[in-house]
Amino acid sequence: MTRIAYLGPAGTFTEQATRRWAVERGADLPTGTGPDAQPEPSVPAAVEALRSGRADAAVVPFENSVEGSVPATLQALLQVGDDVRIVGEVLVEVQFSLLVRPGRADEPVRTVASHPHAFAQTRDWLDARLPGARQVPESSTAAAAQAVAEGRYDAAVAAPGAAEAYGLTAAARHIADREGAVTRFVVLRSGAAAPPATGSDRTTLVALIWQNRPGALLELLEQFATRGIDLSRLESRPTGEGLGEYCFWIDADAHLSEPRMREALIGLRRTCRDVRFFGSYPRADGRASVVPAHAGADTYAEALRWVNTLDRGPADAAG
Ligand SMILES: O=C(O)C(=O)Cc1ccccc1
Repeated sequence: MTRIAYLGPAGTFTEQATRRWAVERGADLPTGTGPDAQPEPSVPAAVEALRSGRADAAVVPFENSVEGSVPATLQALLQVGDDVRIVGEVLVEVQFSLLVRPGRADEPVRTVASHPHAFAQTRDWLDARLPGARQVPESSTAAAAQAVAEGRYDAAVAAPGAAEAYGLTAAARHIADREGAVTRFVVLRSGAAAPPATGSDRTTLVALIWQNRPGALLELLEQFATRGIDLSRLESRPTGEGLGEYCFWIDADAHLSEPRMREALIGLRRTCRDVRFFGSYPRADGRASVVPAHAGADTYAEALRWVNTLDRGPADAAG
């Protein structure tokens, strides 16, 4: 049985992602009776469950199409050892309801709890409809729903399904400021080799450039540009070492097994202060990677064959 740790408790969007992953990629998991989803109280706790061997995989929220990356996840990934890798991703379209205890749909709401990403995606609705309510951040939307059921807050912004899990009722549905927001979740494993290339792959990296070196960021980007690799995400985040110290999170649309990606990694390793490789894995949207003619594996192989002939004299090369 595959034990999958996820940001819980039951009823989070991460649980939806976990179940989707298990159903869609069931064949990739070791044989057994099915995934055993283990709710964890936080992202670091889910990563720790994986690291300590209590779980075989962990699913955590990574970024959202409206609010951007999930800082707790980036932080947890930076702190964990090199053996933890991203092996897959799942996209979930998130929808929010305002959940209250049964019979209280028309009562005034003084406190509303949720995950910070959920507040960010319902800000306009909350400002318009609950202007006086105090917003309390919780570790997840389902933790907020659970706290409402326990009487600690008046309302929670959570997934519609959390109502059932905690015996709550929806005072309002579809309260997101933008319909169709998508959250990307990543699946982590420990000590796993990268899944094979599919032609629709992503590689996630963190690069630390040398500070005060003019052109260092351009040099980083050139490693990808000259090798025909499209970047789908580039984000600078503080390293925590001091003001002005940043690292760059990169999603590159290529797989570690491709020569263009290997060469880009070699280039980064040569020119950056540090590089962390977080994994190559299939894209959830299945969009085919763009490979310009000059960057294909055949072109690299032909160029390598050619350069190897140059050591020999012209007569040798002819013969
Ligand atoms: O709190 C949850 O339910 C999560 O899974 C994290 C989250 C919060 C808001 C939007 C997407 C994911």
